[in-house]
Amino acid sequence: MNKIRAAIVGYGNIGQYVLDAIIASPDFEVAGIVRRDPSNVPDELKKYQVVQSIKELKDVSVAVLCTPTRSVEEYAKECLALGINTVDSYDIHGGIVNLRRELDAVGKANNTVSIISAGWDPGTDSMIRSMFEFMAPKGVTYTNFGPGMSMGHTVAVKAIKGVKAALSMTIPLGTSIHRRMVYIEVEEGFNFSDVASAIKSDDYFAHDETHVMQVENVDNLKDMGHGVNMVRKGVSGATQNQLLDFNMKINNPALTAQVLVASARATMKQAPGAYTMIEVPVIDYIYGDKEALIKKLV
Ligand SMILES: NC(=O)C1=CN([C@@H]2O[C@H](COP(=O)(O)OP(=O)(O)OC[C@H]3O[C@@H](n4cnc5c(N)ncnc54)[C@H](OP(=O)(O)O)[C@@H]3O)[C@@H](O)[C@H]2O)C=CC1
Ligand SMILES: N[C@@H](CCCC(=O)C(=O)O)C(=O)O
Repeated sequence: MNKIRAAIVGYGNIGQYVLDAIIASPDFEVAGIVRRDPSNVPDELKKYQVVQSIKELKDVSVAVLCTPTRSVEEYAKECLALGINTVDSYDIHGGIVNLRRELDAVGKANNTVSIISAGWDPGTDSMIRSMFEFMAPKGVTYTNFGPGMSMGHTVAVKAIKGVKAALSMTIPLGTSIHRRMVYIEVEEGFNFSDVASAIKSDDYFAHDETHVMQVENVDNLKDMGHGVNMVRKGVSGATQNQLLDFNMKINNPALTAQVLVASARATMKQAPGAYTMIEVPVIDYIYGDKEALIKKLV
């Protein structure tokens, strides 16, 4: 069997768990790791090629983008233009349609495939919300996160000037409303209240109740557990009060990484262009023989 050669682009939280997920997948092999500083090679990467540019790696089938969401578009366009498929977990919900459009054009021009926003939310939650929608077409779905650490919000805080370390916790208030509890270490020479205002005005936070707290040591607070409860109360046909409920409690980067690798597999089976997870046949994410999977799962 020819293995799918995957490159990991960005070796932060998600990148590290993507390495585990690739190693655990029988149909994948590691093509290499792309880092801003390729001399930063922890022990577990010593047996792989660690490079600064994906151009230095040979025969890459798919790049698993584990960079900050705000850098996804740039990295994805570079890879797609080089003939390399991409997956990412871009999580700015309001930007997804535009990112899909942008990458679709580059993918089609270069015969490559991109699956975007492939984490758990957006990602697998989006697939479940979609199923809820056709199971009970009339009604309301509430998505309630956490409590838990949002990687996307934490990354957005870390990018703000004056922030030395950060943790953004998502607290569910019910009916899809959340409070953001942000813990930061402040760089010397920066004023806490200026930094806190910059965080609150970032688009990741501007629409929610947000509290920023200065702490001595963010690492002492960090727990990468998270979760979601999604409920839909709706109508099937003419029948009301259909109650659909989905729950999970997870290690955030481990689940995100596993979904990225499953999506990387699915890129190998699509026509050129960009897709969100809900547009791809579910079976394409799963390793194994198609008929055996149908026998087992249907
Ligand atoms: N859709 C979903 O369900 C989910 C989405 N996510 C998304 O995953 C993204 C990554 O999260 P996480 O792994 O925790 O983030 P980290 O900050 O831990 O890792 C990001 C890595 O990207 C690389 N990188 C490349 N460009 C930059 C840059 N300009 N600034 C900083 N780092 C850069 C770095 O790796 P190196 O040093 O090797 O270059 C860095 O370690 C989040 O932004 C979030 O949006 C996360 C969880 C769920
Ligand atoms: N995109 C999230 C995963 C979904 C949870 C979430 O959106 C939140 O905690 O606000 C993340 O980056 O961790």
